[in-house]
Order: sequence, then structure tokens, then C-alpha cells
Amino acid sequence: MGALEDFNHAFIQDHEHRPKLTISEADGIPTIDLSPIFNSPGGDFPHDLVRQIASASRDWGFFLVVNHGVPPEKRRRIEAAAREFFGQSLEEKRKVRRDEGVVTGYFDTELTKNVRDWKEVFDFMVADTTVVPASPEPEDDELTQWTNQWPEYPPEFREACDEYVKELEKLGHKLMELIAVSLGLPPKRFQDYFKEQTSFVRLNHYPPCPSPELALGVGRHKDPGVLTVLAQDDVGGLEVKRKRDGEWIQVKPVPDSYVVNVGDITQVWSNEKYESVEHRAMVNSKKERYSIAFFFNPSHSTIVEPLEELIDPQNPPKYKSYSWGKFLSNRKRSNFKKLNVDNIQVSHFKITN
Ligand SMILES: O=C(O)CCC(=O)C(=O)O
Ligand SMILES: [Fe+2]
Repeated sequence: MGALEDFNHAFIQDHEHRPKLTISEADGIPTIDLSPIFNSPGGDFPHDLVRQIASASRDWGFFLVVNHGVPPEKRRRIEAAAREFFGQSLEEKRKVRRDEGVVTGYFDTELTKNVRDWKEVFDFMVADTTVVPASPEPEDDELTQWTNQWPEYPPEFREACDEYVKELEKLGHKLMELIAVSLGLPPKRFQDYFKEQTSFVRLNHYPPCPSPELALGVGRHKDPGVLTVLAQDDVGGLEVKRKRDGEWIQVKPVPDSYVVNVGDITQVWSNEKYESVEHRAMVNSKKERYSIAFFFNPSHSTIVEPLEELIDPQNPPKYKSYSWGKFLSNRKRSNFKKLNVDNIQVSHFKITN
């Protein structure tokens, strides 16, 4: 056997694992320049921007934003704090670990669809106290509060998180104004849903993985909330399922950009004009990766259903209404513990006839 053949055999991957080098950048998710929003008081956005938001939300469910107004130094600061925090021993990190009672803090055994993710995370709620149902049981009216746990180290951790999240909240509201206008609604249509928000931030750390072809940093899933705004570092690994053909497409890291995706609630509100799209995060054997996800979520008392302005006899509601608070409390339980059932999905509320 010749040298070239040896080389080929040693390096050839099975078909299903071969990287898809043929997918061009032109086929990737759209990039949207948000600079015009800072000259659009009262939500009077340029038509072209609204059109871009509409087509990206409809065709991809995902887009990148640049010139979004979040100061880069605030992002650097929380990124640095996350590195410091995750760099500690497991024993230190577990001092702020999540358990069945406290859903915030450090966690390294998350399940996505009952399979463990190759990652560790730190979660904090955006509101100081977040009111939620005490249990997922529909007949139980009791409420409870979720509060944050903060690590001692690094000392600037909490401040870095607080400052960052203020900026992300502003961006989240602006994006929802754009989405409202793109659906033909008044810009502030969604504002009140967030008065008692259940939004949270997740710091993700994906350590190097010896078998990146077997595991995932986050298994395929859809985000259940309204909108997700993700900061990924320069390593890359996020993949989005392209609606057109179901291919997994890499979301290439673009410095200082954010990856935005519409979640299940926006899918229901828009009566499926916009779709929450499946995504996952790959890991790699050499480089660790960090990302920061801001999940923009409404009040627990929100009854999610297609907006009345967007339904009519020709376009009847595609979903039954459901309680966001109950949905959230159900998910928190199933991602924590392995249950012998699939976790709750928005498709359970789809009207099928
Ligand atoms: O880290 C990433 O690229 C994606 C994370 C994600 O999808 C999630 O946490 O919901
Ligand atoms: Fe996600």
C-alpha cells in the first residue's frame, strides 16, 4: 500500500461525520446592521431594516446583529469574569450550585432531551426576585420566588453581570419593537409582557472534549422563550438547522456581534409567521469555548397564544393557549432530573385539525 493511500485511510471520516465544506457564507444566517434604530425615536424604523428583520425571522429564525449599541467593554468584562469563575476548582464552583430548590447558579449535569451536555453553566435571573409557580402541576396556584446565588470569586463577578444585563435588556426591548413592527403591530405591543419578566442569563463553558464526534455541548433544541441574544466567542460551534433543507449550518463567529433567535413564544404569538428553529452547539477536542445567552422571557402569568391581531377566519389560531409559568417550571424540572418522558414542548399545544 502506498504512502498516499495510508494517509487517506487514516484520515477519512465516516460519511455522517464529514464536515460540509461546500456550504458558502452566502448561505449562512443574515447579518443585520442595527445602527438606524438609534435614530428612530418612537419606533419609526426604516422600512428596509424592518424588511430584513421580517425575512430573517421568517426564513431562518436566526440572524446576527451588528452596531447593536452594547458597549464592547461591558461584554469583555463579563466574559473575563466568566473565565475566572469557571477556572476555579469544582469544589469552589459547587458552593453556588443549582439544586432542586434553587434553580440559579452553577450546574454541570444539564440534560437536553435526556442526554447530558458537554458543558458547565452559571445561570442568573435578570430580576432580583423572579416570581414563578411553585410547581408545574396545573391545579397548583402556589407561587414561589427564584433568587440568584453569587460566587465570592471573582469579586467583580456580580457587578459585571448586572451591568451587562442592563444593556442586553435594552437590546431585547429594541429587538422586540422591531419584531412587532415587522408583524404589522405597534412597536410597544410586547412591552407589558416583560414587566415581571422571567428572563435569565446563562454563562456557558464548553471544555475541550476528547470525542467531539460523539457528544454535543448542547444537544439539538429550540429555545422556549420569546427571544435569545447570544454572545459567542471566536471558537465557533453553534449550528442552526436551516429551514429550507434541514441542513446543519455553522454560525461563524463575528467579533462583537450577537446571534439573535426567535423562541417558541414568538412562534406562537406570530401564529407561525416566525418559527423557533432548532440549534445545537458542537464541541472540539482542542479548544474550550465560551458563550453567554440572554433569554428574554415574559411574566410567569403570561398566557401564551396567537395574538388576536394576527388571526382571522382565513388564518385561524394554530395553537391552544398555555401558561408560560407552568411551562417554565416544568422545563426546569426536566432539565435537572432524568425523567422517563420527553420534556414539555410547544408542539404539545399545536392545534392539529
Ligand atoms: O452556546 C451556544 O452556542 C448555544 C447555547 C444555546 O443554544 C442555549 O444555551 O440555549
Ligand atoms: Fe439555545
